[in-house]
Amino acid sequence: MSHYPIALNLDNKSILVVGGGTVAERKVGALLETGADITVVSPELTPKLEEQKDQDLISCERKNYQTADIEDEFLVIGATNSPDVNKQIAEDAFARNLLVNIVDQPEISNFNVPAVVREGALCLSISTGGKSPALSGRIRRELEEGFGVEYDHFLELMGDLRGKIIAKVNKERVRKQIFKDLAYSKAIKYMQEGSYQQAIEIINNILPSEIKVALLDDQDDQDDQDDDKFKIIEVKEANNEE
Ligand SMILES: C[C@@]1(CC(=O)O)C2=NC(=C\c3[nH]c(c(CCC(=O)O)c3CC(=O)O)Cc3[nH]c(c(CC(=O)O)c3CCC(=O)O)/C=C3\N/C(=C\2)[C@@H](CCC(=O)O)[C@]3(C)CC(=O)O)/[C@H]1CCC(=O)O
Ligand SMILES: NC(=O)c1ccc[n+]([C@@H]2O[C@H](COP(=O)([O-])OP(=O)(O)OC[C@H]3O[C@@H](n4cnc5c(N)ncnc54)[C@H](O)[C@@H]3O)[C@@H](O)[C@H]2O)c1
Repeated sequence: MSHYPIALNLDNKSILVVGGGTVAERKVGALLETGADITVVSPELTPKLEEQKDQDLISCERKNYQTADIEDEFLVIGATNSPDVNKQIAEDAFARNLLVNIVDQPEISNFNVPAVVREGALCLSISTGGKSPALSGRIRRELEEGFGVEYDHFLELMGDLRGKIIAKVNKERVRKQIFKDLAYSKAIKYMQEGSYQQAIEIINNILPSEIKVALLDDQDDQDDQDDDKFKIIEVKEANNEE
């Protein structure tokens, strides 16, 4: 039996983290990026969790866990240092069909948390099926070296191009080839070397003639909060110009 990896959308979902120690702090840190509504139940909190509570980033209840705390949650993390309390949390969660991660007993959890490499929209997750979290961490660090900001830039462009290519290129077989050619091209390699202009040439050679990409210059970008590197130019075909 192996686990089924998924990427959850937790925006506005109610999440309960039981325990306020170093492991709870790490889980909360990752959850804060998801837009989840996080409540921590614990008699004690680390200084960081305390600070996040003061900034209203999380809600906290300073008390020992009780079964009633779990009602109406979408996902629960049992991160106390008491195996018995953690086991009770798992039982309560299973009785309510909730997603539950117990940090000291993977065998009674219905999901584990992987190590994650994130670069913009790119998300790589690493799991060892609970056999060696330290190895997951090591592999994360190794992968991080190879996936820099150019992946973010490339993916932002691909996301912007995708709908335009689907709209312009009717034949599915041709579209599929364009998407593959872009993904397998040397564009990212040139971007890694800082040669964005060369990357553009490669991309433009693959794109249909009506769609072209150019580098965004400072004037284009003045109010732009995100760091898009490219702009897309839709070229009218010669016979449509008049
Ligand atoms: C990936 C990561 C994500 C995260 O938590 O954010 C994560 N643990 C991380 C770090 C880490 N955890 C531990 C060490 C000390 C070295 C070591 O033990 O290896 C280190 C290393 C460090 O601290 O650097 C101790 C530990 N971990 C677990 C137990 C209980 C047990 O094994 O029974 C014990 C106590 C064992 C004991 O009693 O000694 C259990 C789990 N830890 C998992 C995830 C799940 C399986 C993931 C997988 O399949 O690989 C699973 C099953 C449950 C869960 O938590 O979901 C994060 C890496 C973040 C990063 O670097 O990117
Ligand atoms: N999964 C992982 O990645 C991982 C990593 C390291 C350790 N662990 C295991 O996770 C557990 C927690 O580790 P830690 O370093 O965060 O421990 P910790 O001692 O720093 O924190 C434990 C927290 O649980 C709270 N707590 C205790 N009883 C409680 C109760 N009845 N209700 C609510 N909160 C309660 C405490 O107040 C404290 O805030 C340990 O058992 C450890 O073996 C897991």
